[in-house]
Amino acid sequence: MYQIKTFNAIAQAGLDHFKPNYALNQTDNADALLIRSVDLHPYHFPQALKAIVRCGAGFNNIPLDVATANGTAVFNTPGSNANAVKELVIAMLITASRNLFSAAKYAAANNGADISTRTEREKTQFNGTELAGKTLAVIGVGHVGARVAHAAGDLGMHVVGYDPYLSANDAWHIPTTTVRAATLEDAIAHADYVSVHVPKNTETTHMINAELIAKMPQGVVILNFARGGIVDNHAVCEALDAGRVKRYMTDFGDPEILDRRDVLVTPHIGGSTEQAEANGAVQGAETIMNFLETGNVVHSVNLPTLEVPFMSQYRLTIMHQNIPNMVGQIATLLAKNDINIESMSNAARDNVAYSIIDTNNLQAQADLLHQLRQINAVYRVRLLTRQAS
Ligand SMILES: NC(=O)c1ccc[n+]([C@@H]2O[C@H](COP(=O)([O-])OP(=O)(O)OC[C@H]3O[C@@H](n4cnc5c(N)ncnc54)[C@H](O)[C@@H]3O)[C@@H](O)[C@H]2O)c1
Ligand SMILES: O=C(O)[C@H](O)COP(=O)(O)O
Repeated sequence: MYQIKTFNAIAQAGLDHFKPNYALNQTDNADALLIRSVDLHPYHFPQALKAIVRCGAGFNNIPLDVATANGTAVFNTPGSNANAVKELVIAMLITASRNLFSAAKYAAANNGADISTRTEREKTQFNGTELAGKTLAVIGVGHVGARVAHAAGDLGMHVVGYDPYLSANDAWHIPTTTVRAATLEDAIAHADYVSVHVPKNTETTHMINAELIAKMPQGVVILNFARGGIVDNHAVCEALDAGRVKRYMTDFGDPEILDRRDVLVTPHIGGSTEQAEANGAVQGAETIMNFLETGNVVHSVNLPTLEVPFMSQYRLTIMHQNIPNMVGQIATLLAKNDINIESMSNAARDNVAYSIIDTNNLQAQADLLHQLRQINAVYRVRLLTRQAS
């Protein structure tokens, strides 16, 4: 029986997706965690913990170095909530351009007897602009950014994209009409709207700062539905006060931006739709079962992708540091134990590597596993037995 522990509201569709040999929330000493935005930095990683799956995109709530040192693979569910975020971003573009928030507040407060006369006299204060013909800079053109680029293009906007790390696969999903900017400065230079869709990390923290805002056109609208801290709130407030920025729309509230007429804050609801939550939870359950049962690694954020058909009777998976002679030491040890390797695959990502070794003869298992674990720089060794299909 595999033990799974969940944090946050995980959609029932995902919980129901687990096979009968998976037990949910019966122990803290779980094989895998299924989570959303819970902050795992203070979390004690039990030795038994082999995998963490973040249902959703952002994984800045997980200390990857601690997970790796514990031999824990971390995954996310790319794209599972991208459509939900796209729809919210488009809603916010329109809300900003048509002054919807202040207009609705006005209408709610305007309850006198002469309501229609006053409305017709005063409504000009809510005159807006149309999005068609305006320029949107999309910073980060991954799962969310590409969808935003498509939808904005469909609304008649000119879209400029900036993403120096775009994967070849993701590049297929960007509309051909999106203009590729070589630098962040080029992307925002003529933008009426700037929308960020990058992960939060040391490079992207405060990537929208006072210096960059000063290079944006007067009256720009900034949207941040990626993470708090990617936009420097103090810089935005100063630019709003100076009239350089017209509005700031964000999913991430902080005291300094609340209660401003020119800022609209939503409570981190970008991925909070019925469909996105179900997508993420089902994809998350699939990811856990695939990794625990086959050792194959797909959509990990701390391990290299490695997928090998599980054809032999046994499989050893070894997570280790990416340093010379690891594969050599492992193969030598297997040979010394008289084990014939049917197939051996290895892949590396930054300073972490992962090996999958398939064999049909595995005698003296306990002793062999002990010896493999004694190799310096090995994080985790697992022995899997192929299950009848
Ligand atoms: N508000 C929400 O509820 C919500 C929901 C989903 C995602 N998000 C956030 O949005 C982010 C993007 O989500 P996604 O699904 O599109 O992820 P993604 O990984 O598919 O796309 C992120 C893109 O950003 C690019 N990138 C990374 N660093 C960059 C940099 N310095 N400059 C420009 N581009 C850079 C990457 O190459 C990638 O293409 C997530 O990391 C998460 O933080 C928020
Ligand atoms: O990164 C994400 O996927 C979003 O921020 C959604 O977070 P949530 O699952 O906590 O709503």
